[in-house]
Amino acid sequence: MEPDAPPRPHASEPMVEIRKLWSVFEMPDRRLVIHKDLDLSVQRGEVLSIVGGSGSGKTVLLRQILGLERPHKGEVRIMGHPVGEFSGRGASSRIGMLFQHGALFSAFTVLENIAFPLRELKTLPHKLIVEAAMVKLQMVGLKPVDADKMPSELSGGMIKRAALARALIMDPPLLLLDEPTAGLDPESSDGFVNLLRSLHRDLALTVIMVTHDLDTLFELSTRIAVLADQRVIVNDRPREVIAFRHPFVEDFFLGERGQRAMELLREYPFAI
Ligand SMILES: Nc1ncnc2c1ncn2[C@@H]1O[C@H](COP(=O)(O)OP(=O)(O)OP(=O)(O)O)[C@@H](O)[C@H]1O
Repeated sequence: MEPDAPPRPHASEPMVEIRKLWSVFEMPDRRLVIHKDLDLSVQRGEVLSIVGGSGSGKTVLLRQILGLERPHKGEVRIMGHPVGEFSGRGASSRIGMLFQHGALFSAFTVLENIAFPLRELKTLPHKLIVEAAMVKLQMVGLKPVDADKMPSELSGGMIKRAALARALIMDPPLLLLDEPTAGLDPESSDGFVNLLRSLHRDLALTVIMVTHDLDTLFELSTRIAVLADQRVIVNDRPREVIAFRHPFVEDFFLGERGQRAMELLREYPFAI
């Protein structure tokens, strides 16, 4: 097999398997332990949402899955392979990442942004790259006329869509989303959630997302993993997670938010 060819995972193999993970930052005056013996398994086809308090290590966990942080101890496997094997040029064919603020290159047009990972490969002719980027641009609901716009000319929702198209340009089976609907107005947020739902279904994606937004959480998640006490304290279907007894879970889902959570569970029974 050529080095950059995607591995063929066994159908029953988890898409992501994290075992006994320690994430540690050595500071001049102290040692910051963010994850301690953290276990997490994500099956193919799931939409797993990670929730946890501020500073609990959600973003660091996404970075571990992307291979941008190295485990201090333990291991992160993607499709059966240690994540370190995926660094470099082949990485975006396995994992797509949508950063919180879109992170588009401001000096590039929308089409150049979407095409960027393909161009970096330096193996495909220009015409093919443009065609592939136009397909992805339309797949995320942007119009051909948007291709030549600069990021500064886009609305918040359009920026997210362009960044999503870039994350999907290499057809990765795994998509990571950091706060996908943060900063969007309710209408754009609904539109983006609907887009994510149909892409998850049509592209048979596995999705791991960090979100604080209950509507996004309950509309999309097949499972929810709660990060607290430096590990995943529960990873289960939404209904089971709400019933899990832990101060963070009670705080996050009960009270006013809990009322909304129960309404959403009734509205979106597929998530139960
Ligand atoms: N490179 C780094 N060096 C030192 N500390 C770091 C580094 N990256 C993250 N941290 C610390 O790790 C902890 C977890 O950060 P992280 O961004 O993962 O939290 P989070 O759960 O995503 O929080 P939030 O919901 O507020 O975004 C924080 O205390 C943060 O300051």
